[in-house]
Amino acid sequence: MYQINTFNAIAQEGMERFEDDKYAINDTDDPDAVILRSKNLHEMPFPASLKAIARAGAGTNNIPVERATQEGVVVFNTPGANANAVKELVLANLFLSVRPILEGNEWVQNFPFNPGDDVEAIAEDHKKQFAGNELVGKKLGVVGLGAIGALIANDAERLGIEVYGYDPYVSVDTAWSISRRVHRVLELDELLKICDFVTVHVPLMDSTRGMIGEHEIAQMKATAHLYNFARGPIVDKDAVLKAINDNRLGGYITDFADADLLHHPKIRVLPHLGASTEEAEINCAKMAAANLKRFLETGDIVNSVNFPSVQMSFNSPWRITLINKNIPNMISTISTFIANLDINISNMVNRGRGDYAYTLVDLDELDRSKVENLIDELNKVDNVIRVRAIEHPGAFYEEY
Ligand SMILES: NC(=O)c1ccc[n+]([C@@H]2O[C@H](COP(=O)([O-])OP(=O)(O)OC[C@H]3O[C@@H](n4cnc5c(N)ncnc54)[C@H](O)[C@@H]3O)[C@@H](O)[C@H]2O)c1
Ligand SMILES: O=C(O)CC[C@@H](O)C(=O)O
Repeated sequence: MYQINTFNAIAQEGMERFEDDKYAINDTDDPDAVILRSKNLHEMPFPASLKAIARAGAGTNNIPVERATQEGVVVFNTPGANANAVKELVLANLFLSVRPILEGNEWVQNFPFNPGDDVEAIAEDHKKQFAGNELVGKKLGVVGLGAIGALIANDAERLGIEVYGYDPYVSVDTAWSISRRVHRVLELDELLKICDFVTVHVPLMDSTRGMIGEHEIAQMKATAHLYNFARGPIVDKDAVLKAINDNRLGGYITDFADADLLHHPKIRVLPHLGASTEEAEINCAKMAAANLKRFLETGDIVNSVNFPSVQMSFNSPWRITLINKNIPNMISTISTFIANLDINISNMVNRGRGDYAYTLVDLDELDRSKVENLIDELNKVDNVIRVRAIEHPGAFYEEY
């Protein structure tokens, strides 16, 4: 039985992929894996049993990824699974930025009409104060052209907005998906200077913390609006407040609540709603559950942020998985241990990522005690961090 613990509300459509006869949910303090959304794990020690953490979402800054790597815990995320939800929320805010839609509704709802008033005529008389502008022809800068940024760039361009994109590390796949009518800029300042709206879609990392600060805001038009649906600390809030109060920035729209940003007429704050659609929650939960199940049941790694992508068809009675330091001679050390126990290797794959590597070894061996002995031996090898044996779920015993 695999033990899975959850944090936050994970959509049932994902959780139901864990079959009752193979998985126990929230039944132990020593889980094999954890599935979560925004719960902060930085201060949480990992139990020795923990093999994997699946983030039902894109960002993994709530997870101590480096510590997880050192302890041999594979961290997964769900690339692109909530990108459309964030895109739609950003587009909705673009419309709200150019037209006082919410303000118009607020005014009508709260106007002190008297019984018998011609409500329609009074509303018509006052409507000029809620006239707005159109998005067509405005300039939008998209910082970070990943799953979300690329969708926003393409859809904004289709709405008639002039779009400028900045991403020095854009992936080849994403680059292919971006309309050639989206202008690519090579320097962030170039985009900041000309755009009416700037929206940021980069992960929170040391290199992006505060990447939109005093200098960047000083490049922007005094009427421009800055959008942050990525992570609060990517934008320097003190620089934003100062610029807005000095009339050097037109507005700030953020998905990350912060006491210092509340009740300001030029700042809109949302309670982290970017991925809060039924569709995105289901997509993320299904992908996170699929990543975990595949890893626990076959050792394959797909969509990990800290270990390489490794898949191998599972055609032997036993498979062992190893996480080890990425140093010379590890493969020959592992193979020698296996050969010394008179076990034959039927297939093997090894991939490195940075300082760590992941290895799958399929064994032509039916004897459980020999495999268990091998695991004990491999666990003693220097620079091997975690070893696991997975028995093939099929009918190898009968077939052999
Ligand atoms: N508000 C929400 O609810 C919500 C939902 C989903 C994602 N997010 C946040 O948005 C971030 C982006 O999500 P995504 O799915 O598009 O991720 P992604 O990994 O597909 O895209 C991130 C992009 O940022 C680029 N990038 C990295 N550093 C950069 C830099 N210094 N300058 C410019 N570009 C840079 C990368 O090359 C990549 O193309 C996530 O990491 C997460 O923090 C928020
Ligand atoms: O789970 C959520 O609601 C937010 C997820 C979002 O921040 C992400 O990084 O994907």
